[in-house]
Amino acid sequence: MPILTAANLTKIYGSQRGVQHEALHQFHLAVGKGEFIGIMGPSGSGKTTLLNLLSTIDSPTSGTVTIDQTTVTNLSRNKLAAFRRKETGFIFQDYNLLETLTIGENIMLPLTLNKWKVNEMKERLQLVTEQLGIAELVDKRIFEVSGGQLQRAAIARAIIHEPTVIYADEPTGNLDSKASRQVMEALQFLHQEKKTTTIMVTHDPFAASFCGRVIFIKDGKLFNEIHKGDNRQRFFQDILNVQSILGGNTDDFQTVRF
Ligand SMILES: Nc1ncnc2c1ncn2[C@@H]1O[C@H](COP(=O)(O)OP(=O)(O)OP(=O)(O)O)[C@@H](O)[C@H]1O
Repeated sequence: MPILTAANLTKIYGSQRGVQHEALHQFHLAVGKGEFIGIMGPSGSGKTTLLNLLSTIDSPTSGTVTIDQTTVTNLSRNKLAAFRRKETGFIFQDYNLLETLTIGENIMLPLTLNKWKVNEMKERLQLVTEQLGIAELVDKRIFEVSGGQLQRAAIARAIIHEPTVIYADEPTGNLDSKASRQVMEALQFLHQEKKTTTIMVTHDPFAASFCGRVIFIKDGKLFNEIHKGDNRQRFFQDILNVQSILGGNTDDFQTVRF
């Protein structure tokens, strides 16, 4: 049974009186528990719109999103906020870490918001930072560490409360190739060892090659989907092939880094 189901998702931006734009058209998606799924497509195809709807950040014009048997599109504002705090984790391109806090305090934020006890927070902090190879950074400020380390801290923050689903929007968008690899290996580790369910939007075929399945969107509709199998390099080539059929901005095609 899927952990997340999107049914008939349509998103129309714009006011009743102004110009309207249909960014997503009757979209269906079922994500299995523990799946690591990538969302790709040309600029403006509706990737972030889809991620925002799947993650409860935004609500659809019509259609439903169900996460672990809760139809989130039916929840009141307060219940939705509580659901989001407990059941979702987010990783953004620009990390979204707070400058006034240490790395450790940033990572513990979801536990603070969920009112955990201090000693339990510290135990969990140690566990996740060790898993992600950033345990020695917890007392540092965010301007003292590298982009790759910041993104691994953001991943730690996303997983520390063991949410049902993690959503990542271009997590390697600001990183060089070495840091991108480390971040994707961290996400892969969580997927393989912790069975974390992750949904990631990316332009980067290298990042996408770490996923188990990649769906491609064009003009707000599903264009294609491909599965990894047991060879990441072949999957990377498959991703490039679909991208070349799909078209889009040349910016969307990045250098091969194998
Ligand atoms: N808040 C909004 N109001 C109006 N139109 C919007 C809004 N957000 C997105 N759009 C439009 O909806 C379409 C899909 O946008 P979306 O950001 O989902 O695409 P994307 O595939 O994530 O693009 P990119 O790869 O460039 O980030 C685009 O045409 C965009 O201009």
